[in-house]
Amino acid sequence: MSSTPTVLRNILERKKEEIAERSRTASIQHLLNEIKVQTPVRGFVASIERKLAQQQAAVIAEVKKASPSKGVIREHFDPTEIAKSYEKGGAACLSVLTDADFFQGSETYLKQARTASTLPVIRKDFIIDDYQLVEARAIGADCILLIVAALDKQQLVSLNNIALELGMDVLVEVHDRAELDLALDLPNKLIGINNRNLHTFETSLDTTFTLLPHIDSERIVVSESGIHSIDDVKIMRGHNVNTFLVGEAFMRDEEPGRRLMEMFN
Ligand SMILES: O=P(O)(O)OC[C@@H](O)[C@@H](O)c1c[nH]c2ccccc12
Repeated sequence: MSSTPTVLRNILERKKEEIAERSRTASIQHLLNEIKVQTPVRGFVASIERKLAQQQAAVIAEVKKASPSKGVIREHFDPTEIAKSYEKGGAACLSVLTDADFFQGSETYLKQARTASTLPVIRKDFIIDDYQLVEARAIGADCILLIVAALDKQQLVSLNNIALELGMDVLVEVHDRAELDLALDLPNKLIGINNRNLHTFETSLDTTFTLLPHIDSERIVVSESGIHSIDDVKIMRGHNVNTFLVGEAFMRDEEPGRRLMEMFN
């Protein structure tokens, strides 16, 4: 990885410090004890597959207060209310940002959202260390995100294995062909194509269309980021992409679940 500063590299530098701070406050042993009393995992991939089997779009609906490129997206931010609205609107799964410094997220939001609904939840964060995986399951996460752009091959394989051993599903996220090739070496079912470049935060739906032909039909492709309109959804479904990760478009609506229903039904 070159060393020119980009948004992603800044986030990862800070993330290392954050993990060091956290592991001084709560030991892995402490987190492992919390896992013992945590409720069982809810099948994240299974919930997506159920929607797809009914010819419906499978929507991973994101609980997102702010982002580095957009600033605060939602002023009135109540994860409990949002999670309930998403479930009512027909979401397959929830995604909760837990990064505090760049996305104003928190572990508490994940716990609140998961308690308020019956849906499986992905911990959306920049995962670079085993510690975060144990922490993810301890707070209730059913799935974790692995961003290929943030990891080398060894880290990717090792974090993936540990997450699976902890019983969680994994969404492997890519943005270009080289990252996709690394992802396809894993046996995972879920491949996320992030339409947003995490170095520059530029977004283009063409990212999905460019990478799609290189992915075998056994996989479930999740188109992530920048999906805002009914037309965006139509174009995606026209390419046989039926699984989506959407944040901002829902978060800007007073009732996020109603917006979900409008866009996807
Ligand atoms: O708000 P949007 O444009 O609908 O995007 C949601 C989600 O895809 C985005 O939050 C995201 C995708 N991958 C990430 C990795 C880290 C942080 C955030 C993300």
